[in-house]
Amino acid sequence: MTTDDAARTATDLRDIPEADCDRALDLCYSVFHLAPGDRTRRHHEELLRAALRIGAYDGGQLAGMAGAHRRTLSVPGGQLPCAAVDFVSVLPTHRRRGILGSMMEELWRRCAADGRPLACLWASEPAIYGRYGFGAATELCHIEIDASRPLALRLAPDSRPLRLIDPAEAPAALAPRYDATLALRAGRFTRDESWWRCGALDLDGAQMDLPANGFGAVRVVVLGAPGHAPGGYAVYRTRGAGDDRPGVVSVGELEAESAPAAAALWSYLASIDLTSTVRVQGRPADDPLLHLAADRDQVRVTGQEPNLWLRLVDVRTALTARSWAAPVDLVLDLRDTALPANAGRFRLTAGPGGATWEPADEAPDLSLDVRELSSCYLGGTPLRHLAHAGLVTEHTPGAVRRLDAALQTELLPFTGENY
Ligand SMILES: CC(=O)SCCNC(=O)CCNC(=O)[C@H](O)C(C)(C)COP(=O)(O)OP(=O)(O)OC[C@H]1O[C@@H](n2cnc3c(N)ncnc32)[C@H](O)[C@@H]1OP(=O)(O)O
Repeated sequence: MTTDDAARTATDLRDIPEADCDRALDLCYSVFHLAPGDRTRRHHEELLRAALRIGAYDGGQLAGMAGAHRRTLSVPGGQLPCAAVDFVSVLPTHRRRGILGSMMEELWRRCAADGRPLACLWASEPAIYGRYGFGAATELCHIEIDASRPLALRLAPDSRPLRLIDPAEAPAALAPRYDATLALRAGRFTRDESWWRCGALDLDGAQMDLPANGFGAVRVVVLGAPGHAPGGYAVYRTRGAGDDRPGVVSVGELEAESAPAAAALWSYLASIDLTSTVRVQGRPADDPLLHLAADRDQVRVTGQEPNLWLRLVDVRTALTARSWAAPVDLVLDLRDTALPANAGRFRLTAGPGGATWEPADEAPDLSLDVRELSSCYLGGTPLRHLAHAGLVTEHTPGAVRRLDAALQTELLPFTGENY
């Protein structure tokens, strides 16, 4: 055995028991260079206790860890259980010995045991996860509205009243509207009360612990009279103007049942006194606001980036569970070095009635890696873009176009949340 091999086998993978969750968070905070306050720590502790936890132990020392939240992801035409990978940390003294690689192998076993055909993550460094079969599957864009003047829109806003509600009541009030988006956009997570409380609404104030925040408490505005299902809502915080900075409205989430409902909410956010900028960190790249705006200089996309990275862990289950926009019948030669059960030649027969994925002997129409299939799975990454980049090989002319047409969704997938 070489010295390298010895180092690689020095750690032992096992469950992180509840009693080690404190240690695990210390490891995480040390590698991410964080010093969070008590509220954030309590929030992370709650998340970690509920997560699937893989520890890499070097003797008694916790040298590495990975967690995965047990979540459900919307996919075209349905929902699937997904392992949402988080807390990935390896001590600086143990890095580059293959610990992350071995934790990922363990993760695939846990996904199979837990019935999770998908895994996903938000990448701190995008260069790391492609090697494990993750592909960027949803994008988000940052939007900034110049609110120093009334927001000019091309249609009349919904005229129903807007009202601020107590954020503590928001999970029950907003859930039906949010849940309705799951069928419209792939890439979104179902939420229980705890995800609403800690994530979207930050009711315990954990995100307020973050340094240099300066924003006030979370506010929730809904469209529509009390006693009626909201036609839309926005979750936001405000920060007053300082000597050298404008007053800002920072929007966490906005959902609306129609374009006029969205217009009413955006107009409201852009009209809050003593603020002159509306910032949104995460909107779908096909956000109707970009078309509604009468003046695109007033509503600017200030950035666009990959959001959710997805990995098809069980390709057959994933492909046969989603809906398909057009009929397709192709043989795919799929590479998957980490999960050989997925690899090989398969015939994909899919259409509006469903899909099958069966081993095939025929010559392939397309060759690709599971990373590329994972990227395209939710309908957000056109396969033809990956083919143009030389990452998908087309053996039969037209095969890329046919698979692209079948994968397409009406709206782009969107995730937004990042926890
Ligand atoms: C979903 C999330 O939680 S994202 C957060 C990821 N965590 C962090 O960034 C925290 C700080 N960093 C760390 O804790 C560690 O360095 C980790 C987790 C990124 C990597 O752990 P290691 O045990 O060192 O990784 P390991 O030795 O298994 O390397 C796996 C492969 O990834 C590569 N790799 C590791 N880190 C990086 C990086 N930052 N950028 C590019 N490649 C990387 C290695 O070179 C190796 O490549 P190879 O298979 O071609 O040889």
